Amino acid sequence: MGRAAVRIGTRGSALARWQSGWVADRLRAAHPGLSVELVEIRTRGDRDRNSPLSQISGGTGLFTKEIQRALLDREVEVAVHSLKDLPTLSPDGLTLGAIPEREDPADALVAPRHRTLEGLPPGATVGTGSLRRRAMLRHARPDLEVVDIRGNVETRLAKATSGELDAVVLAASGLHRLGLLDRATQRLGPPGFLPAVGQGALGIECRRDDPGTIALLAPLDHPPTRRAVLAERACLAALEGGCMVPLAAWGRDLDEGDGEGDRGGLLALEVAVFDPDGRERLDGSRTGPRSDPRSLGLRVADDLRAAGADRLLGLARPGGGP
Ligand SMILES: NCc1[nH]cc(CCC(=O)O)c1CC(=O)O
Repeated sequence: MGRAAVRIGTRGSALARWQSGWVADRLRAAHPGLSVELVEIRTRGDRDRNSPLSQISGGTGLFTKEIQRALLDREVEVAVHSLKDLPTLSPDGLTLGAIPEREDPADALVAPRHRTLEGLPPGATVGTGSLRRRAMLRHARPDLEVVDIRGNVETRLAKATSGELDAVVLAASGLHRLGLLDRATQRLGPPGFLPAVGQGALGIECRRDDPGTIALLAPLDHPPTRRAVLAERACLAALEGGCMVPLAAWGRDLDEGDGEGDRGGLLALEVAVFDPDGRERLDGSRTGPRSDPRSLGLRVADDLRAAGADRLLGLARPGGGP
């Protein structure tokens, strides 16, 4: 151990800086005297601001690859990602040293005039760049016009506050971290809306061969969150989903949060897949022992496969085939 300083690689967006700053503060609190520095790294997703996210080739890992490279090249010791943006397959040599406690994983509607999804007039315009959000919106309201938008949280928020669009959908966690949750006019949560895999959670990576940093990160880990998101990620990986398919998932530790104590150590996982336009929705849901999140994810993936998930997800892939 005995590491006296760590450098944290971060993207430059306000949300990424907030998240990395939060991790830096937590590290300093856990290890008094530790020197923690943020190092900004530009990613491909930050440089190409115009293409629809779903169309930038090699789209997986758009926001994370360069930071992982900096980690492997020893420019930084720690990388902070939104877990939602982190591909399920990690490069050799890296490990998730900590997954801190998750924020509210739900989406939020920002509709300054009409407030709720039910309150939007027929044909209203709703902005999102996410295939999952598009499909869920159209499933709930086939009349809505879903507009593909990109940019950081503030840019997307402005499309609704300026009146250019009737509404936008953003992650509640992102709004909360930026002190903007008061702009949300409706929480879009289960059962109608399920989050993206990993939404609301951070993934903190370090090198596998760096036991000093692994030890520093350990106190930031929140095991119930880790179990929940591992189940979600195992299901996504089994369906070969990547981050750009209309798949939504919500894992949770059933013993967490209500103070009622032991329910036999159960983990619950609910997953929904859609066709790109949200006409069809398939649901899979199971509970399993919290000791084995991966198997829970794989079993829900098997259920969804048996129900025809591959056909739906294939429709969303470039070229429309599986
Ligand atoms: N792809 C952008 C992104 N990645 C993570 C978050 C939100 C924060 C989180 O999921 O923890 C966002 C913004 C959004 O979806 O509105």
